[in-house]
Amino acid sequence: MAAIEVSGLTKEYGSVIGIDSLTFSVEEGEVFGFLGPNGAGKTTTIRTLLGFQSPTTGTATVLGCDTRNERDLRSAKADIGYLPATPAFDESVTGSEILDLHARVKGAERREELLERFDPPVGRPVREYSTGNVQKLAIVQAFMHDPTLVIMDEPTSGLDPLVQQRFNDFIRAEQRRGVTVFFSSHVLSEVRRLCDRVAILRDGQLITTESIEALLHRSGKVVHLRIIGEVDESAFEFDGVHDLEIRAVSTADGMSDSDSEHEINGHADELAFRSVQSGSETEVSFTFTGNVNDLVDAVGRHTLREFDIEEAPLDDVFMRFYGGDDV
Ligand SMILES: Nc1ncnc2c1ncn2[C@@H]1O[C@H](COP(=O)(O)OP(=O)(O)OP(=O)(O)O)[C@@H](O)[C@H]1O
Repeated sequence: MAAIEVSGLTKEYGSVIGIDSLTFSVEEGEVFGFLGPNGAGKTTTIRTLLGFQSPTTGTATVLGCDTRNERDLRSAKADIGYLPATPAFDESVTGSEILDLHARVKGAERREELLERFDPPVGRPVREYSTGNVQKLAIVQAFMHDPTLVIMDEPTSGLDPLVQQRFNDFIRAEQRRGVTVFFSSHVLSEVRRLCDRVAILRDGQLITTESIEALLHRSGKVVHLRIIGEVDESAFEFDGVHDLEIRAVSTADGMSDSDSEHEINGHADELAFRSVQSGSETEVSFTFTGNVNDLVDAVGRHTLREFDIEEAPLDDVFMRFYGGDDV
């Protein structure tokens, strides 16, 4: 049985289509990313999966229960954890009181362990919490009854990088324990670090569902090189290179070309001296989706000052592979 099964799921808000005929499934034990830009329909999907709103058409099951069947869904929720996009706790009570209430409804087997790990200031009223502390409290709440399925809407928003790292380690450990995790994000790098598979959503429609390896292969890497000497454009015209940009830089000590022009006008002698010192360099940048050995070969034929390789930003991924406009 799939942990989540969605078929033709559509939600309309009057004339606005929140999600349009989504079909996908999440297998037990999978960490599944739901990736899309603002307004893509991530929250609409999650709220429909949890029965907070009914679909206009289509069906969804979570842990085998039809989300339209209130009673079944209520019993399934004993095994489901939920982390909303903006946790709305009663601000007048303390974190401890919020967790006590949740414990009475769902249980709290893992409360102490999670408090140790994420450490929200539970003795204080929530109104005094920072955004990150609210998020930490919400994480403890989502996991403390030891759910088998956890659904999270942009779980790391508001967390600082260290806590994000702690959260990522935690999710990996949960996966090893067999927990199924479904989470939305608009950050490709976050999804990449955690997920087995990813669904990409845009304007309410599912663009693709694929393994993270396939997605990364399709989305490519952004490569920046600073090469000593001049570069022949043809050296970087091979399969998998897109948006190639080559720019000569004839400066030293971080001076830009426009700085150089200024120097030419003002201090010609000094510039000549600097040019002799520095020689010419070339900046090359492109997005790469090809065979990594071809890239290594091409780069290896040059003498490098700098070499950076990073993930393509999500909006580039949409532009290049899914025919989107900007996000
Ligand atoms: N209650 C509502 N009434 C009317 N339109 C809505 C409602 N909720 C969502 N929408 C619309 O449905 C579409 C999807 O919104 P949704 O909040 O699900 O996107 P999202 O991917 O979660 O975006 P974000 O990353 O900004 O949270 C948007 O066009 C949004 O304006």
